[in-house]
Amino acid sequence: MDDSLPAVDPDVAATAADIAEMEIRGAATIADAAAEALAKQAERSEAASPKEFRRQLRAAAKTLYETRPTAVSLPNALRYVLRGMSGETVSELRASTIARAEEFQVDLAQAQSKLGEIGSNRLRDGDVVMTHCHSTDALSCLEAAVEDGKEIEAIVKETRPRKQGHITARQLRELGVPVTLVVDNAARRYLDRADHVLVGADSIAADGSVINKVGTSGLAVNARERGVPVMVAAQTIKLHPDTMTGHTVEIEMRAEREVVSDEERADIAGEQSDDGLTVENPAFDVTPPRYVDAIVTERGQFPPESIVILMRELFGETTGEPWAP
Ligand SMILES: O=P(O)(O)OC[C@H]1O[C@H](OP(=O)(O)O)[C@H](O)[C@@H]1O
Repeated sequence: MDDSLPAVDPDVAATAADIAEMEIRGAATIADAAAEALAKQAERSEAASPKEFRRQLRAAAKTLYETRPTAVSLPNALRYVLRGMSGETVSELRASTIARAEEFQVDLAQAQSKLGEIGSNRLRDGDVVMTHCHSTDALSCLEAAVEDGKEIEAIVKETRPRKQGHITARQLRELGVPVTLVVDNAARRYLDRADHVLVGADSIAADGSVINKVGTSGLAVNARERGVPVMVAAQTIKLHPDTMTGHTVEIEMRAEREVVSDEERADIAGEQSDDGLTVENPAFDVTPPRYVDAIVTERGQFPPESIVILMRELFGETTGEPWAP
């Protein structure tokens, strides 16, 4: 990767900023926006040569890649689109990149609805489902169950610090699902009423570990203790190919202001200097495979320990940065 990459299209820069600020969020939505941004870069390119065009697309991919580190759907999307960039002229390169990005977006939407149908088969009429954070893959399972005529109830965890459970609660109410919204600390008590825990994923590692919004692992351990099955809804774009070769998944640390305001921080510090006060805000955690009952993908449902077989089939030995040849 050379250091002197060209400037990116303003829309690509805006998409990258929105992903970093979580205006665009959720692993699948991020992947969709990244593919769209690459298509835009291709469409607007005024490159004088194929070499220059490729450099512009690499720059756009790098800008998008550097926004958030944990959801592998982002590099997987970039890699997929860049690998479809082919041709001898700028106009051929442009057309192939745009077509590939569109194909990616169509496949992504289809995969989510297929996954939803498969996941909904695990849900029975009258079931109560506990959710954590907001996942479009998890919602797809609930939507399919409702469309099948099943009466589903939801216990929705608030999901501090950003309260993304509120988005889930709103969307479930739009589907007509009765919702009980609880603070995260109440989850164990309400597991007694739940038939399933249903969460999404930002990345799935080769050993079947699930990397998802912080709080997932504690919920899964409690669910196991209470005998409530844990179902993870994750399209195959969430499979992290680098983990097949021993790489670990970076956990994003976000700003402390998401946890405490400046005022609250000053209040805690009181008369003391605040040198000794540390606020940490990891966005994700890792749930070991033994606490997960099923990973539901558009290719079927898998016990977590066998997900590596699907990962190898879909990604081969792919590793490294998305723009690597
Ligand atoms: O792809 P879908 O299922 O929509 O979301 C998957 C996961 O992405 C989200 O991360 P964030 O809100 O971007 O930090 C949540 O952790 C959610 O479970």
